[in-house]
Amino acid sequence: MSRERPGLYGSDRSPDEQTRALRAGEVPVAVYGLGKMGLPLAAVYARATGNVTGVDISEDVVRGVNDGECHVAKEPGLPELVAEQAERGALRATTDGVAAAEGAAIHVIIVPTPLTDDREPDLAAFEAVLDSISRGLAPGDLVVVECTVPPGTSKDLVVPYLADRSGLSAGEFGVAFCPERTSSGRALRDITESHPKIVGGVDAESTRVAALVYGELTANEVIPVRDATTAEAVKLFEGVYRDVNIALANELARLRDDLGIDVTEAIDAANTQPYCDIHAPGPGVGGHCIPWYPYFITSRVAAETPLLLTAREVNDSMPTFTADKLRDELAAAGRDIEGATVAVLGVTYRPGVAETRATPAAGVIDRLNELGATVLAVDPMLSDEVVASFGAAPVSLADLPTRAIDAAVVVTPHEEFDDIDWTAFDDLVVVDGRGTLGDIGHRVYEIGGGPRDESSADADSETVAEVAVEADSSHGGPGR
Ligand SMILES: NC(=O)C1=CN([C@@H]2O[C@H](COP(=O)(O)OP(=O)(O)OC[C@H]3O[C@@H](n4cnc5c(N)ncnc54)[C@H](O)[C@@H]3O)[C@@H](O)[C@H]2O)C=CC1
Ligand SMILES: CC(=O)N[C@@H]1[C@@H](OP(=O)(O)OP(=O)(O)OC[C@H]2O[C@@H](n3ccc(=O)[nH]c3=O)[C@H](O)[C@@H]2O)O[C@H](C(=O)O)[C@@H](O)[C@@H]1O
Repeated sequence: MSRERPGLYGSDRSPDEQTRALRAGEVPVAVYGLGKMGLPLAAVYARATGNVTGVDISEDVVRGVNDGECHVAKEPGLPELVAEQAERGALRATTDGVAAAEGAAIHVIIVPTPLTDDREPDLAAFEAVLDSISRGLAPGDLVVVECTVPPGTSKDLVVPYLADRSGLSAGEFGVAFCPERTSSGRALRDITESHPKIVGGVDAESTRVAALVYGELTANEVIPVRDATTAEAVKLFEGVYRDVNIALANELARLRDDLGIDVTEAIDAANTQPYCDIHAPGPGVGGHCIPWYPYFITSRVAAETPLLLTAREVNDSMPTFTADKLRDELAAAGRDIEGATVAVLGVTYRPGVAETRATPAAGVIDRLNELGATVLAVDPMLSDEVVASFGAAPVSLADLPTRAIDAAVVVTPHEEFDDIDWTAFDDLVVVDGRGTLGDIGHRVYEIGGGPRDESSADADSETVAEVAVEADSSHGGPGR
C-alpha cells in the first residue's frame, strides 16, 4: 500500500521491521483525551514511539501539554515524563482532532464514556472522536479503544461508523479494544508494568497489530483474546466483580450491630483463606467507572441481571446508611442531628484523586441536609465552588478547628486528614467511613468496625485478625 504514512494494519513488512518503524517514530500516533488516564497514556506512547499528537477539547489542557506541563495531580513520575516528551518533540497537543487524525496511523481513544441520567451509556464524546478519526483515517491505520464501552461497541459501532464516514471498507483498517486497567495515583506503573495488557481486535490482524504495539508499551504480558467483544467484556467483568464484591462487604458491614462483632476484623480474618477476597466496606462506591460499568452490561443484554442490580442497590444505599448511622450515634449520645453542625471530610470519590463523579459524599450530604443538620465539607483537592455545589458549606482544613462542630463523617480520607488535631474539638460524634481514624478521643463509629472510642475493647488491642493477617502476609487483597 503506497502512502506517506506506514500503517501497520495489513502491512507486508516483517514484524521486526514494523517494530523498528514504530520505535523510530515512523508510525504517528494520535491520542484522543488527555485527562487523568489519557495524559499518562499519551506520555507513555510518546516515550515508546517518539511521535504522538494528543487531542483534547480543552484549550487549557492543550496549552499546558505543549508547554510540557502536567495538569493531572498526584501522579508520580508523570510531570517529569510529560515535560521530557514535550521537550524532545515526541508529545504535542491540539484541539484539532481531524488534523491529528490525518497525520496519524494509530488512533487511541480515551475520552469519558459516562452514564446518562437514565443509566444508559453516554457515547457522545466517543462518537465525536470517531467522527474526527473518520475524516483522517487511511488504509493500514489501527484504531485502539482504551476507554470502557458497552460490549459489542468496537464491532457494531466503531467499524461501521468509520467505514461509512471514511469511505474505507472494513478490512482496510484495524480496530482493537485494549482496556485501560489503570488506577489514578499509579497510572504510569499500571500502564507499563502492573498488569497484563488485554488486547482484542475485530479481526485477527487488528489483534496482531495491537499486540505488537502494546508489546512496546508494557513490560508485562500482552494477552490477546478471541475478539474485541471479549476484550470489552473482560474490562466490564473486572469492574462488576469489584462492585459486587464491595456490595458484599457493605451488606456484611450492615450486620455489625446485629452480630456485635467488628465486621472488618472478620473480613480480614476470612481473607486469610486464599479463595476469599472480600473487599472493604465504606460509605459508598464512587467514580465514573465501578458504579457505572454494571449498566454498560445490563443496558445491552436481554437476560435478567439480578445480582448486578442488587449490588448497585446495596452500594447506593450506603451514603444514606452512613448519615443515618450518625443520626443514631448522636441520639445515643442524647443529641439531635437536627440543628447539629456536621463536617463531612472528603468529597472526591476516593483519596488523592480530584474526581467527584458519583461520589458517595453527595448522598451523605443530601441525607444530612434532609435530617436537618448544618453541613460543612472539607476537601483539599477541590475548590470551594465545587464543594458548595454539593449542598455543603466549604471549610478549609486549617479553619476546621475554629468551627463549632458537633459531629463529623469521614467519607474520603485524604492523606491531609492524618494531621487533624482532634483534641481541638469538644465531645464530637464521628462516623468513620473508611476505618482510618482509630481512637481519636471522641465517640467514633466505624462503618463495619463499630465503636472505636476509648471505651471500646478493641480500640487499641491487636485483634486476632490483625495477628492472623500479619502472620499470613502471602494473601493479596484489596487496598482499603
Ligand atoms: N479514571 C480512571 O480511573 C479510569 C478511566 N478509564 C476510562 O477512561 C475514560 C477517561 O477517564 P479519565 O481520563 O479519568 O477522564 P477525565 O475526565 O479525567 O479526562 C477526560 C479528558 O477527555 C477530554 N475530552 C472530552 N471529550 C473529548 C473529545 N470529544 N475529544 C477529545 N477530548 C475530549 C476532556 O477534556 C478531558 O481532558 C473513562 O471514561 C473510562 O472509560 C479506564 C480506567 C481507569
Ligand atoms: C477492577 C478495578 O480495580 N478497577 C479499578 C477502578 O479504579 P477506580 O479509580 O474506580 O477506584 P476503585 O478503587 O475501584 O474505587 C471505586 C469506588 O469504590 C470504593 N471502594 C473501593 C474498594 C473497596 O474495597 N471498597 C470500596 O468501597 C472506593 O472508595 C471508590 O469510591 O476502576 C478503574 C476503571 O476501570 O476506570 C480501573 O482501571 C481500576 O483498576
